[in-house]
Amino acid sequence: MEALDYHAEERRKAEFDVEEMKIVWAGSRQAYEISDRVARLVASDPVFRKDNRTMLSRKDLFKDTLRKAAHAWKRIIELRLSEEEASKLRFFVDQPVFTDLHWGMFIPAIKGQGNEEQQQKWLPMAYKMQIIGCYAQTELGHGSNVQGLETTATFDPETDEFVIHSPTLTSSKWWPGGLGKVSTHALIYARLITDGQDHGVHGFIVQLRSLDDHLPLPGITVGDIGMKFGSGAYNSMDNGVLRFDHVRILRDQMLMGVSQVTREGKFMQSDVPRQLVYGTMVYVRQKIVADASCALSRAVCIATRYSVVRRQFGSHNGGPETQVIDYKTQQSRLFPLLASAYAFRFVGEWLKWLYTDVTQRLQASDFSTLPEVHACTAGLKSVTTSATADAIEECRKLCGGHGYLSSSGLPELFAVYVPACTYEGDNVVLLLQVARFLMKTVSQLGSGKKPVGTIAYMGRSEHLLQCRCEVERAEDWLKPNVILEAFEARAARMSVTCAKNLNNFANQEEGFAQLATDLAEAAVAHVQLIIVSKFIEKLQQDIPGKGVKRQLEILFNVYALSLLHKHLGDFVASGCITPKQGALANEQLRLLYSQVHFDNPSLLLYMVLLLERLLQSTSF
Ligand SMILES: CCCCCCCC/C=C\CCCCCCCCCCC/C=C/C(=O)SCCNC(=O)CCNC(=O)[C@H](O)C(C)(C)COP(=O)(O)OP(=O)(O)OC[C@H]1O[C@@H](n2cnc3c(N)ncnc32)[C@H](O)[C@@H]1OP(=O)(O)O
Ligand SMILES: Cc1cc2nc3c(=O)[nH]c(=O)nc-3n(C[C@H](O)[C@H](O)[C@H](O)COP(=O)(O)OP(=O)(O)OC[C@H]3O[C@@H](n4cnc5c(N)ncnc54)[C@H](O)[C@@H]3O)c2cc1C
Repeated sequence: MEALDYHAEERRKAEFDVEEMKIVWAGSRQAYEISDRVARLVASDPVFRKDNRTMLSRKDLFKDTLRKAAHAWKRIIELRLSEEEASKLRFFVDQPVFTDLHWGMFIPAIKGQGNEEQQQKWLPMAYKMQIIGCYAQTELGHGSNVQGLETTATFDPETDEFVIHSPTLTSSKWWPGGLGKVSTHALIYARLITDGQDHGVHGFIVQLRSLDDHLPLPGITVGDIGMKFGSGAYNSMDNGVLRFDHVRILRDQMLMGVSQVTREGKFMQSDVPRQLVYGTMVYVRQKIVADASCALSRAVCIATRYSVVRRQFGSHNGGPETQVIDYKTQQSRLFPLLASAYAFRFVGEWLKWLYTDVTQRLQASDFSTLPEVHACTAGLKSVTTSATADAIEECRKLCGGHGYLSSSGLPELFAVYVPACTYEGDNVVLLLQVARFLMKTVSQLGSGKKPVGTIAYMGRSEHLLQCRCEVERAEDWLKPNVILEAFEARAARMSVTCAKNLNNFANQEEGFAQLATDLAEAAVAHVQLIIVSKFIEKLQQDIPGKGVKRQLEILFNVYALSLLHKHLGDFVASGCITPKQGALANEQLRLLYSQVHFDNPSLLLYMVLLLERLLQSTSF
C-alpha cells in the first residue's frame, strides 16, 4: 500500500464529527473559517513559499523575509484584513519577522504604558508602518534581571530633554528582534535619573535611523548580532545590538502612563502599580502560551503521519510488517503529546480571557488580579514552552532517522521554537516568580484573606493536606474529580512543604535561594493543575458533534494520567496517593492508549488531520 492509502484507510474509520472537532480546535466557527480561508490564501501564493528556506544564505533568507513582510502588508491592505485575519496570515507565513516585534511589542507597549497624547502621536504612524519599532530591553549584561539594566536616561531641565547613554560595554542593548537592520524606532528601557536620583527602569521611545536614508542617527551605533542556532529558523530575524552616545530625546518620549517627569524635572509616580512597566511582557507571554499548541500540533502531525506509514518488524508469512504506531512504546511517547496539544489549546483560550479581564479591570483602576495574572502568564509560558520544545525533539526521534532530515520539517521547527524557553523570560526564572506568588499565598492562609481564582484550592488546604485518594480500580482514574483532587493535593502539599522549609531559614531570601529547585517544582505542580482544571472546564461546556466530546475525554485522561505517571514521585511523596494507586493509573493509561488506537483507530489521525493545514513544511 502507498503512504496515502494508509492515511486514507485510517481516516475512513472516523467515528466522530470531524467538522465539529475543527471548530473546537479553532475556538469558534468564525475562527475556524478565518483560519481556513487565510491558510488557503497563504498556501496558494508563491511569494510565501518556504520549501527552500533551510538552503538560503543568511543574506538571501533575510531578503526573502523582507519580501514576504512587504507582500503580506500589501495583501492585508488590499484585502482589508481584520486584525484577527492579519495575525492569522502572519501565523501561516510562519517565519520570524521584524513585524512581530513592531506589532507584538512596540505597539502594545505604547498602548499599555503611554498616556493619551503619546498614543495619539505615535500609534497612527506605527499602525501605518510609517515608522517601524522594536522592543529594546535586554542588554549584554542583563536579561532576566530587569532592575539591573544600565542604560541611563538623564533628564536635562535646561533643554527639557532626556540624554540616553550606554555607560558601559555591558549596557549595550543586545538581542532585540527587528533592531539589527530594519527598525526606525525602538522602545528602550533605561534607568530614569532626575536631579541625580535614580528612579529605576522606565520605557522611552527613541528614533534610531533616518526616515530619509535609513542611516543611524548621530550618537547611535546599531548592528546585527549574527547567526543563531539552526539553518533558516530564527535567522530570518535581525536581532541586534545598540549603543547610545549621549543621544537627546524630547521629555515627552518617556512613556508617561505609569510615571511622569514634569517640565521642572520632578518625578511623579501615578496611582498605578509600578509593575505595569512590565505589562508588555505579560501580554506577549499570554500570546506565547496560545501559540504553543500550534507548534506542538505541527510536530505531532508529522510524527503521527510517519508512525502510520512506517513499518518495522513483525511480518508473518510474508505479510506486511507492523506499523510503528502499533508499538506500545511509540504510543506512550506520542499520544501524551497529542493530548498536550489540546490541553495547551484550551488553557491558551482561557488565558486570553484572563488577560482581557485584567485589561478591563486595569482600565477601571482595579489592580487586584494583577499578581495572579502575572503568575499565570509566567507559569504557563514556562511550562507550555518547555513541554513543547521537548515534544518537538521527541517527535524527531519518533520519526527515526528521517526526523533528522530538514525535509521532515522537524529540525527547523525545533530551532525556531526552542528560544521560546528563553525569550520573554527564562523559563526557570519565571517559575521562581510563580513560586514567590505561591509562598505569599500560603503565608496569608491564616489571615482570613480567601484565595480566589487559580489559587482558590489553597483555601481548602486543610482538607487537601490530609485527604487520601479513593481509587481502588484502574477505571476509577477516569473520574475528573478524582484526578483534580490528586493534582490539587500534590500542588498544595508541595507549596506548603516549601513554605515550612523556608521558615527554617533566618533570612527568607537565603531560604528562597537554597530551596529554589523545590520551589520551581512546586510551581510546575501548580501550573499543571491549572492546565488540568481548564481542560475539565472545557469538557463541562456544551460540545456539539457526534463523538467529539468522547474523544476529548479520552485525550483529557491521557494528558492527566501521563503527567501523573511522569511525576509519580511527587504524587506519592505528598502522601495523597499510594504506589499501588500510581500503578493503577498507569494501567488505565495503557488501556487508554489501546482505546485511542484500537477502539477508535481513526481518532488520532482525524485529530491530526485537522491540523494538517497548519503544516506547511514538507512531510511524508
Ligand atoms: C509576515 C508579515 C505580517 C505583517 C503584519 C501582520 C500583523 C501581525 C499582527 C500581530 C503579530 C503579533 C505577533 C506577536 C508575537 C510576539 C512574538 C514575540 C517574539 C519574542 C521576542 C522576545 C522578546 C523579549 O524577550 S523581550 C525581553 C523579555 N525579558 C524578560 O522577560 C525579562 C524577565 N525578567 C522579568 O520579567 C523580571 O525582571 C523578573 C520578574 C524576573 C524579576 O522581578 P523581580 O526581581 O522580582 O523584580 P521586581 O521588578 O522588583 O518585581 C517585584 C514584584 O513585581 C512582581 N512582578 C514582576 N513582574 C511582573 C509583571 N510582569 N507583572 C506584574 N507583576 C510583576 C513580582 O512578582 C514582585 O511582586 P511582589 O508582590 O512584590 O512579590
Ligand atoms: C531569539 C531571542 C529573541 C529575543 N528577543 C528580544 C527582544 O526582542 N527584546 C529584548 O529586549 N530581548 C530579547 N531577547 C532576550 C531575552 O529576553 C533574554 O535572553 C531572556 O530574558 C533571558 O535573559 P538572559 O539572556 O540574560 O539569561 P540569563 O538570565 O543570563 O540566564 C542564564 C541562566 O541563568 C539562570 N538564571 C538567571 N537568573 C536566575 C535566578 N534568579 N535564579 C535561578 N537561575 C537563574 C537561567 O535559568 C539560565 O539558566 C531575545 C532572546 C532570544 C534568545
